[in-house]
Amino acid sequence: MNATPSPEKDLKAQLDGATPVMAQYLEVKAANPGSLLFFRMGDFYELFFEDAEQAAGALSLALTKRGKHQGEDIPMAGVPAHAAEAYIAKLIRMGFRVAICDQLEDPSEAKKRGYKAVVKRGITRIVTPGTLTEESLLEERGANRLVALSQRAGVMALASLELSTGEVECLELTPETLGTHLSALRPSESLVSDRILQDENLYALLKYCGGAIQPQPASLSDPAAGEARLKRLYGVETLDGFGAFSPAELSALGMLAAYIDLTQAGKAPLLKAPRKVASLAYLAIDPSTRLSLEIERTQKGSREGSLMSAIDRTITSGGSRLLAARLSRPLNNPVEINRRLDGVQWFLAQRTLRQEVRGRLRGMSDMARALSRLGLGRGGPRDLKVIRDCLDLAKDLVGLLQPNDPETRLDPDWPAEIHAHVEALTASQNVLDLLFKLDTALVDEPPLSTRDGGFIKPGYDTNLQDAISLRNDSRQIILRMESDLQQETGLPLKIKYNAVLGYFIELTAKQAEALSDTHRQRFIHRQTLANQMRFSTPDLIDLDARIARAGSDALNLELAIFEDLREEVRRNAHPLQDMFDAFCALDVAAAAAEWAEDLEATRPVVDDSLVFDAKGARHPVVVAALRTEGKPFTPNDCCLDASGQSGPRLDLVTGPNMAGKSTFLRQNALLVITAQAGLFVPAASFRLGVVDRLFSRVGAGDDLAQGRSTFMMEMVETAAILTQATQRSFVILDEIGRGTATFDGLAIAWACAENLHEVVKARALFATHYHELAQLESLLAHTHNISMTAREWNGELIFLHEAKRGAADRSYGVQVARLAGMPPVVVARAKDILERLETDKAHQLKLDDLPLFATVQAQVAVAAVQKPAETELEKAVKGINPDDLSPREALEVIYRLRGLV
Ligand SMILES: Nc1ncnc2c1ncn2[C@@H]1O[C@H](COP(=O)(O)OP(=O)(O)OP(=O)(O)O)[C@@H](O)[C@H]1O
Repeated sequence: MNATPSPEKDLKAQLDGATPVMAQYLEVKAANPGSLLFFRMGDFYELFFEDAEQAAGALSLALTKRGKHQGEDIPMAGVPAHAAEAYIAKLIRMGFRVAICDQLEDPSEAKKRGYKAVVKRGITRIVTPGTLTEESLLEERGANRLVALSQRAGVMALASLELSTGEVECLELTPETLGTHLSALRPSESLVSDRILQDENLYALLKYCGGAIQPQPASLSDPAAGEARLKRLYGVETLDGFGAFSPAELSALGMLAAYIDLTQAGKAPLLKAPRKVASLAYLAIDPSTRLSLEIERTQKGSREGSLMSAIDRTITSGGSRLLAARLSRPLNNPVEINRRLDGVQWFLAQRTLRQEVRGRLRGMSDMARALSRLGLGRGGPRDLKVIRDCLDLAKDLVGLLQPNDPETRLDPDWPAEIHAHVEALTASQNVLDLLFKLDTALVDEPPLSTRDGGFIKPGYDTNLQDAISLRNDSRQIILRMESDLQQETGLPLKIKYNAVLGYFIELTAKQAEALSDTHRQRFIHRQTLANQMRFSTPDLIDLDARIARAGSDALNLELAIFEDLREEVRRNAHPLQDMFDAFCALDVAAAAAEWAEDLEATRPVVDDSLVFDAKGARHPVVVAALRTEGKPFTPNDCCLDASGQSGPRLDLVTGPNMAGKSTFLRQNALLVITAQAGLFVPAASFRLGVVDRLFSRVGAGDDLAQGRSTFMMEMVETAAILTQATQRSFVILDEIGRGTATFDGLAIAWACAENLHEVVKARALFATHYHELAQLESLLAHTHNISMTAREWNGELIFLHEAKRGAADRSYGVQVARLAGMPPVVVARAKDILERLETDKAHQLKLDDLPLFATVQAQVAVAAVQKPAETELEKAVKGINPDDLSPREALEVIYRLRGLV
């Protein structure tokens, strides 16, 4: 195979005998390992050696050869530069990284340095999954995040950056909570120091929800160097203005900064100040719970059928991204949740205004992404138009939302949330100046790229006006010259243009023969083709030069004006980003109100209690699915109280197969997410004492760590719930213990239910087919039996889907098997066996054998055998990696440990 000479090999040896261009290629390639190198040559991006072979395979390109290197053919594949974006998108989706090496000067410049001089080339960007900015490469309604994970002195930190919108945040966490945060951010790419990747569990987790993993050398995670890089990235002398960051956070943020520097080839993107997030500010949802509740995606990975798709009525792509972010990371502070709810309620009450706002938002483009492209020097005139249109829209919305009467501005009904958004949309004088400039400078419908000009109104600048007039006049002159020459020669010659010859006179071979001697002397021969001959004249050469100058003068002037406008946009980046956030938040509030109206959803009462009291609640996704089939959904109540005062702490849910147990469990968990995301809920009423962690063990889970059986996974997840849940948590457990022998399963289910009730004390729903568990109601103080009802009528099983107080008597499994189309002979046989089992006492579970009355003792025993919780000191010591520490950090660690004793 013609492998690219590896960077490890001596570059000098590789360069031996290489042509100048190939030497340039090899140097760039050696400096950028790990990426496919797109090497610009004229109108194409070419790939060589192994890169060519890989790209040809991945993109179905023709694999050709270009000369020889050290005696062997050089494989080559190429894509036209104008179509490169589509090919790059495909490669990124396949998991490649692409380094773009562009020509940094015009070939004519190189020629001036000598016949053999090579055009200067350099990396202008490395395209990676987490650093995309182009519309065509980004998912419109999905976020695209890059994260960095670091561990310093026993503290772990996760930093995240969204280049296309400028969001940056970081937080400290523990290895146990990493999954919760990582799965909420769903990064496209993760930068992780080599050393952390050696931890198998962390590696498995990152592989599962970290996107493309980019191992980073330990040298890049040094906090002091990270701080210096951050200062450079933000162009500040000190980070104090952003807040105080721990060494672990600086290390993670510093890794992001280094990667941005590398991939953007030194260009500084427009980033918001890094936001320090408190790890406990959000409802914690671990990856398996997230997956089983199908919040942003279904278990199969599609958006359709998820909670997000059922709720999303947003108009703009930014609004949709914000809603997804809120559903992925619901809050747990009642004050903040209620603030969001105020906004929704306000819009719900103002139907006409809401429709008007939504109508206005319909025309809005993605300003954040346009801004980010302009910031990186990648944007075009159309991105400026997006900014202009959004500024116009902001003015419009402020007028619409602001109460007309200045007095009512203090109207208490105008929620703080809406007020803050209107403030952000109200342009400062600088922003108004920018809008004025964009309005006067930019044509109404500018092209995507600056390449051909035509995006600045000629009247904006007198020099531009002059150059354009000359260019346009010259075209007239060409036409005049053509007709003069036609008359003079009596031949229907044409004056044409191409990039190589410029303007030229074209005649057919026959016409050329008919030229008079005088004309033959005046016409300068330029080219002979099969049927045509091309000439020039001194006048035409002169005119050609003038036109070319006027054209390039006009283009250069337009480019200078574009740069000026771009710079002005850059200067106003922060208010523009705030404006964009306000657009998105308004879109979400109005869309949430729209959804609330559609679904007759109500405002949840969110407080600090330990209550969960839902009346007439519905499952938003199942409702939508049934609605398409024209079927109704049966609303249900669920009342729990972890304190045991106003309701049970634990509901044991029994009922036949297909009766709606899982739906009931999930619907209540989704109520928690929806309410804490600051949205109305599909229920007649709902009171919720905020939940700190949500746990769901429903159905077969995905094996994150691989190699574990379904039952093992179930046990691992259940163990995590029992050890991590607190009294403020909300737990749903579905059919724990079903994957093993009946007695083992029942015993495990029994013990788990007891532990949940007696030790964890969280609000919990526990669905089971072990009807024996119903006995627990009489043994545990705060447990109720709930059953999903069904009736047998004329031999038919009818599901009522009603959650009623009391235990179910039977499972109707055989009837359900019949409904599922099981062969009649098997159903009949199953019925027969069931009857025998039910009458055969020997096979029946003897309840007396179970330690029904040993519940309390059992709990004491459980508590005794439970491993004592790890102390803070133990946790801190375990997290220290001595190799990571500088002497100064080691001293800080000693002080910190001393403080924990
Ligand atoms: N409240 C409801 N109103 C109307 N239809 C419902 C309701 N709840 C569930 N269903 C319908 O019943 C079907 C089965 O529900 P679900 O899967 O929750 O039952 P289950 O009791 O968990 O079954 P199994 O024990 O077999 O797992 C759902 O797909 C849905 O179409």
